[in-house]
Amino acid sequence: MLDSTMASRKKHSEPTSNLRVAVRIRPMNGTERSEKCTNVVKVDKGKQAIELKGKSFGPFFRTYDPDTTQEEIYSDLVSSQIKKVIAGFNCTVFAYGQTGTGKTFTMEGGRTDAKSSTDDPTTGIIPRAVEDIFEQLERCGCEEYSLRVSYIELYNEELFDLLASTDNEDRERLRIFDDPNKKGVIVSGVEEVPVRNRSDVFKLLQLGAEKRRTAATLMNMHSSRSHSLFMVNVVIRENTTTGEELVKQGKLNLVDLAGSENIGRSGAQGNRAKEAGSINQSLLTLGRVIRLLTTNGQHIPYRESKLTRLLQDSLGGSTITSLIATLSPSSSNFEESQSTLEYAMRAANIKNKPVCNTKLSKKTILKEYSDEIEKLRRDLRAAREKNGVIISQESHDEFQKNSEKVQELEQHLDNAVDRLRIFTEDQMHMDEQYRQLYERKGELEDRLRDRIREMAVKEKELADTNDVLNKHIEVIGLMHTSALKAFDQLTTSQGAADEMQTDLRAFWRKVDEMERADDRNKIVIDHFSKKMSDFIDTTSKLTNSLKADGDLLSKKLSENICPHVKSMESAHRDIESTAMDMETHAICIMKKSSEAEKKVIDNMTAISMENRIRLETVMKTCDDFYKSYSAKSQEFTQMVVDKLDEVKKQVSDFTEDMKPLVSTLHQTTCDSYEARTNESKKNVEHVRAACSSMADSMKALMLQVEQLSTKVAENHEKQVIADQNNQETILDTLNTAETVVQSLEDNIVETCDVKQEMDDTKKTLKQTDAKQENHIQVEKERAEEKENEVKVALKSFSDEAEATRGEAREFSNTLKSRFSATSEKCKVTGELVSDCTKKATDELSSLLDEFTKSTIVVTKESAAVVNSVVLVHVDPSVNVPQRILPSFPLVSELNQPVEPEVLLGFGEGNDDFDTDELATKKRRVTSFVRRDSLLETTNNFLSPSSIIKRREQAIEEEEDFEN
Ligand SMILES: Nc1ncnc2c1ncn2[C@@H]1O[C@H](COP(=O)(O)OP(=O)(O)OP(=O)(O)O)[C@@H](O)[C@H]1O
Repeated sequence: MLDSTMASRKKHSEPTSNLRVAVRIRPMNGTERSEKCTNVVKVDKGKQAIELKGKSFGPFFRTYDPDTTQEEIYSDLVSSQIKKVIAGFNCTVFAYGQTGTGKTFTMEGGRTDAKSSTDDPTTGIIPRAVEDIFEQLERCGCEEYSLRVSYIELYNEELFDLLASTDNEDRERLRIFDDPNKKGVIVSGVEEVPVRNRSDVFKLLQLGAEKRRTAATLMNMHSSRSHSLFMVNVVIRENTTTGEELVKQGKLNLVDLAGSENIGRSGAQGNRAKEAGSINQSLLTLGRVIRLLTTNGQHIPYRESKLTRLLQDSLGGSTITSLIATLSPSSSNFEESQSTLEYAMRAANIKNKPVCNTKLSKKTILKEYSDEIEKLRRDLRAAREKNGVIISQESHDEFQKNSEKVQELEQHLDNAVDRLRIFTEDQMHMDEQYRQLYERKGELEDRLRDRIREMAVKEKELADTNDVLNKHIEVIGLMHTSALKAFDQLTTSQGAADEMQTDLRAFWRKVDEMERADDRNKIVIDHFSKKMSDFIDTTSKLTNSLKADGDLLSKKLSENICPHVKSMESAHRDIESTAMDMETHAICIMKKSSEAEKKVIDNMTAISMENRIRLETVMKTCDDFYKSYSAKSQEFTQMVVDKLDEVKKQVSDFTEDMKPLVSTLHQTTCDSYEARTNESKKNVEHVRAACSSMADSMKALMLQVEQLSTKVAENHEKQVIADQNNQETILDTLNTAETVVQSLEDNIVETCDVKQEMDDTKKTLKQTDAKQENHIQVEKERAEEKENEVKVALKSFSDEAEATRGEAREFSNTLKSRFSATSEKCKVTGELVSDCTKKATDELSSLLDEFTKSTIVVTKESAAVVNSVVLVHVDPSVNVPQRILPSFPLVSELNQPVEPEVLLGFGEGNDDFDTDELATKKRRVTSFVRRDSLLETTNNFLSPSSIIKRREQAIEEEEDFEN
């Protein structure tokens, strides 16, 4: 809904004002430059006018040249309107101009993905305005508010919702109604999307921009083919002191019109041409409305196009409206630019009467909504009932009309319900904001209480500091007063000093005069000196006698002092002798200790030498023994090796000898055995054959068998004997072998004997080792003994050293006592000397008295002589003014500087204060003031060297104070 329900309740109006028309010229684009077009538009900033080929248009509210940035336009033209929206006004900003002159660029911005104006300087008015609304709401402390945005486009005289969730093709056409009760129009069914932050809005803006119909034409690559309207509805809730909740509503309409276009030049055909026709038609109606508004036309044809219906309240209504007319600077667009400027001039004459929407209580609004809904329901019921009645044929037209009315009422009702829903949602959102605020308020109150407590403590501290500061100020005031007084005194002193200086100069002149008088007097004095020389003679005589007396006295004194001096000398000698003794003793001790040391070293060296020799002997013996032992063992080993070689050789020879013998023996044995076996076999075969033949002739041949068996037995016996012989031979051979083995065994036994010998040698060696060990052990024991001896010697040496030290200590004690006795003597002598000196002084003083008396006598006499001398006298006071010197304040009378402890902020009764330090500081301050004032006053009368001397003295004094 463009014109809100609030419009009817407008109360606070502003004075009538003209539409704020601004003209913006875009830079030349690439095509224009390539076509070598010239720039025909000039901005006259002074007159806020535009010159087109020399013809001036204007003045306008603002004029912007091609260099003007988006930011400048926004802050100059739109920012102030955001304040008005938040205050409860409805505001409209719309861009009008030829196609491709920068309307979309001005309203939406460059085609980038930037999310905020800080990221991208080409960001247009719409995103900047939304950002600004949020910022200004936060800045003015609005905590309970609701923002809703709608985005619609008017394409070919049809309205579409750019934020609807449906696709481009299926998008539902929106309907516009005149609000039955109030002025303005209602766009039915448009989405009013709640936005809670900036990013929500940017997303919606992007969504809408994507859905908006654009196409490439010869004039613009992304030409908008529809008018677009971005609406931001701001609802703010305020709580009155009585606890009532008031709701205030403001609305911002941001309109980007499609560009007027010359169809021929833009190259639009088909759909594009239809679009261009529709665009131009709506822009013509807009132009007519504008013209009639400025010529006080009776009937304003708002209803002739949807665009003018939508902009009705912005043109000649209660909205604060700004129009930005965009121009191309190029000569090729001269006619279009002229037409735009004329259009803008006319629009600048439209008068609006801005009215602020009334703040209404939540209750009132709810009641209004429910009343409206109730009324609409009633109307709808009545209309439906009418439809339900059976009507005549004649009343058919009326029935048709009624049906349309029912439909319209239904739409109205839906709309009212929708608005109520939106209102309730807004209220809920604000309730939530309120709850968060309430919680935050609680937190803040707690923090505030803490802060108040802290503040109280801080205030107390501040008061204390203030007191201290006041005291300081008081002290500084006192100091200032006393400094002023001191300054006055110093000025007075300075005046007096100046006068004195004048006097001094006169005095010096007088001194010159006196010098001259002196010269004259000199002559007189010469005479006088002659006379005086006589007196001097007298005086010298007197002095001589005095000198003689003095000599006598000094002689006496020296006589008196002499014995004491002698005694002192003897004491001195004593000390010297003691010192000598000490030295001798020390030398003696040194000698003794060095002797003892030497002795010990010698002892140690002797012992170690002896030990070394012994050990060397032992080592040598061992070495010899081991050498002989190794030679013997080598020899023995060699012998064993030789023996073994021999045995090996014998064994191998024997083996070699035995080999053929054994093999022969073996062969023979084997052969005889074989032969025997063969023979036995043969015999057995024979026997078998005989037995078999005998079996046939058993009995007959029994004898023969017996003979044969006897023969066989005999043969067998012979054979056995032969076998036995053979065996005996073998046995002999074996015996021989045995003998050889025996001899071998003997050899081995012999070898074993060698082994035995070796074992014996080992044993001997072991024994020798044991002996050696014993020997070493003995040597060790002896070395230990020697060591003990050395230890004993060392002990005796240390005892001796201890004794020597004791002696030295004793000696030093004796010396100490001798020293103290001598010093006592010296003291006594000193006292005696001082007595003598005193006596001598007394005598001398009496002598001096005498001398003085005689001098007085002589002086008197000389005075008498002097009196006889008449000198020229010059009165120094003549010509020197007899001035009464002003009385300079004494140091004690001088203005005392403020007490340092007061200055430092330490009052009475402050126990922490260090009184010594205070006194020092006080003294220092006082002394500085006094010294400086006195020095300044008296320096005028002193010579530079005296001034320096006095300064040095003062510095010393100061240092003394500090110490
Ligand atoms: N002030 C400017 N500075 C730089 N470029 C600009 C400016 N104004 C317009 N342009 C550029 O000119 C081209 C056309 O601008 P734009 O699309 O905003 O024109 P339009 O008036 O909206 O056109 P249409 O009516 O066809 O939609 C764009 O590429 C845009 O970036």
